[in-house]
Amino acid sequence: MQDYFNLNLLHFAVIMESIKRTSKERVSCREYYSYKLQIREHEKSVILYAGRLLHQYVVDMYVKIETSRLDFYKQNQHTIRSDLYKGIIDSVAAGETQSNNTGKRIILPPSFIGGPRDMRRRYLDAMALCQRFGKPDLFITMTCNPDWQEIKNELKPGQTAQDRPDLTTHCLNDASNYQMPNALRQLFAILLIYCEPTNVLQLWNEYYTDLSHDYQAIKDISYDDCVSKTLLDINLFLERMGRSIDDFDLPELPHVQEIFHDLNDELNNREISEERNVITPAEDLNIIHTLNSNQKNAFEEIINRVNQKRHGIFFIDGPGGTGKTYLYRAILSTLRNEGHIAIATATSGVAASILPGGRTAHSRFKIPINSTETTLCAITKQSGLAQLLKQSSIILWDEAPMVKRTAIETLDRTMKDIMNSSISFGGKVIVFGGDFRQVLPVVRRASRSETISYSMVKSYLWEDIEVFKLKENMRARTDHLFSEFILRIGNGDEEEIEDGLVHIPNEMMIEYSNNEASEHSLICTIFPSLCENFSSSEYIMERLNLMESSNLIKSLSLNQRYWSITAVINQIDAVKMFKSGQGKIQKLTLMDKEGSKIYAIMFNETIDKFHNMLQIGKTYIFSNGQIKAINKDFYNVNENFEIILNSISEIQVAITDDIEPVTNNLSVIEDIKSNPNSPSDIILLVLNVSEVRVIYRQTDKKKFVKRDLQVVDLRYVIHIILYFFKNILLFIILCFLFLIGQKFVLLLYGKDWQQLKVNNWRIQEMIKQSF
Ligand SMILES: Nc1ncnc2c1ncn2[C@@H]1O[C@H](COP(=O)(O)OP(=O)(O)OP(=O)(O)O)[C@@H](O)[C@H]1O
Repeated sequence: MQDYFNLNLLHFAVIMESIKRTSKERVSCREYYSYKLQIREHEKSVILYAGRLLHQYVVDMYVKIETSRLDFYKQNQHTIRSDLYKGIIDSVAAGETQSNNTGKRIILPPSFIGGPRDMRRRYLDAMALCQRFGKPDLFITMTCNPDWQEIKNELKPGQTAQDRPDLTTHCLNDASNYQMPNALRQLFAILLIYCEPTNVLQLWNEYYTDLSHDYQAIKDISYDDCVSKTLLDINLFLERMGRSIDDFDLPELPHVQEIFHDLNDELNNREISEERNVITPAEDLNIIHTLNSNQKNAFEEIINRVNQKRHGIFFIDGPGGTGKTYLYRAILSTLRNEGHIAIATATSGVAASILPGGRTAHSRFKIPINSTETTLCAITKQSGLAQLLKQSSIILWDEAPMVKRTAIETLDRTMKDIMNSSISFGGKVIVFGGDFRQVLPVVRRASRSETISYSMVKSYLWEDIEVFKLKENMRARTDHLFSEFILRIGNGDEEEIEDGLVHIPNEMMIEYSNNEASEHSLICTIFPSLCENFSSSEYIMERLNLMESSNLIKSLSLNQRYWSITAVINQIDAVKMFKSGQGKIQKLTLMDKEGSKIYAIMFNETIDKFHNMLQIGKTYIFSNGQIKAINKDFYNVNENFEIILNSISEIQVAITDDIEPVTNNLSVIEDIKSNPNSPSDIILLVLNVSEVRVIYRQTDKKKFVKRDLQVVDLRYVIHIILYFFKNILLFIILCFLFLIGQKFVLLLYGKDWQQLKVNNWRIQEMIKQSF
């Protein structure tokens, strides 16, 4: 090869006369310099060791190639229909003032890379793509650091990074370091298309671990499934760019859809994987050997029904202590151990927490709080929860008599819908349990007969239910006296000493002598040998139920993490985004049965978790979270704390709903500006009060007295409120009301938000509500 380019250089094949002479027989300028810049294993190129001179050389040769291409189009204007563009010259001649448009115009075809027509074509292509697929998600620019080890490894002896501008593989390393496998798969697809790497398979092998990092973390996934899942994702990205994985030298993707149909269901369904990961306590597996005869009958019938895939609705009926929970544990452990999905629920959170993997029925099945004869659970057929219910073998629902029958019927209708079946509960095996002697459904302001009409025995489902009675009191074996007493109370057999009051047997009571001694005696009875046992979690857990839990807001203490309160939601503020756009916040106002109020604040994921289940006027059990000191300047509650609901928090629908909500729509002025016609209460703090001034209305020259208030609202925004009045007396009253540093509630709605004007009627509201 010659050391310089000239127009008469012939292609090697032409010289060897192996191909026919054509117009393409000569080596083009671009071909010549591409050849010179190529890296060859056994050929030492001076140019490639020239450091910065190499860059100079590349730029010079680029200009040379570009000039020769431009030269070509200059000589061949007649072949590119440049006459079409002559009108442009005329228009320029008519009024063009730009200097760069003077001189002789050479028209460049769109095939001239970098020319205006090429750029315009690319721009239009890009716009068409954006129109079709939306804005691009990813715009990657890379800055290369010559000190990177990956680049140094590729250098030949004596070379520096300047000698090798072609090294770009570092970008994959960058992405893999951030461990974003999905982004990495997308980048991999982009590189395949735009960078055309020479050895795709090698690149795949090198980065496979990073590309499939998330799939490898899935429990029990096989190597083949992991590879296929990764390739499938890459293929998806390639297809979006008009290519396919078959176009590249990558492992084959056999029968992808079939492989992943089942796998996807399991992998992508968080509900199913969570349910499958419930840990069965080892001791529960041995329970079946200790069941008494009643428990055994029920156990065998239920397990058989599941194994035979026949439907059945059961009710385990037994007074307290007859071993209902014991039986559920036996059923759950046996079925889960055999690979079945068993869903454990209970009406109350306490009962649910005793069952392994237990959840409250309302939250598990998304039963609406106001269930009626026609309601359905908030479960869509395509959702993960629907898949879980479809695949489950059995559903357990403890404390069923405590819930309104309409909630159970709602689940029945939903299951029929999900299973596309007219059989009760879609043909699933359902086991209810509980004791009708214990708490019946709470129906607000209902008479005794109305309450009974809501009991599950009055449901259309009851006649299909097979009842198993547990009679032997297993608790009585250890505490005969107590269990007999509880049974008598439940059956209504215990004699009343006064209207609705019974006498607690003396043997079960601690005699009162004086405060100190009796308290000591109570503690010693509940916590015998406390000093030896205080570190035993079992000992403490067994006694926890005996501890008083008031569930009142006033029982909360600063920085307490684990707590529980029963409260009605008085107000749910709108979700507000942070100014940065990153994150959101929502505030609830809660009130307990004593009327104490507290704010509960939720952020981001906590909002997503609870937002849909919360309703104003409903009572919930809120547990766990952060208890923080409140900023009292602005808040309209007497409490000292506010609650931050976080990842450890739980909210359950309370069975009692006897707390009357108090609605008090405290907002900030911004909210009212956006919705001026809906009146709203605002709490404001007076910062400043102006002097009294007399003003005359322009139209009729009527006299008013006026004052300006400088106030600040809950969001620390300062506003000026102007109030004016004809009635001097009321005006004077207001003057006393608005003192600096005083808080007041104002009912506001209106139109003129430049200055908030207060008219007669609003002021009266204000007096009524001020405090
Ligand atoms: N077959 C059994 N063998 C040994 N102990 C048992 C058996 N069945 C139940 N028990 C024990 O009896 C006690 C009461 O049982 P369990 O809590 O299951 O009753 P329950 O009917 O659910 O009561 P409640 O309605 O009050 O919740 C527990 O301590 C349990 O371990």
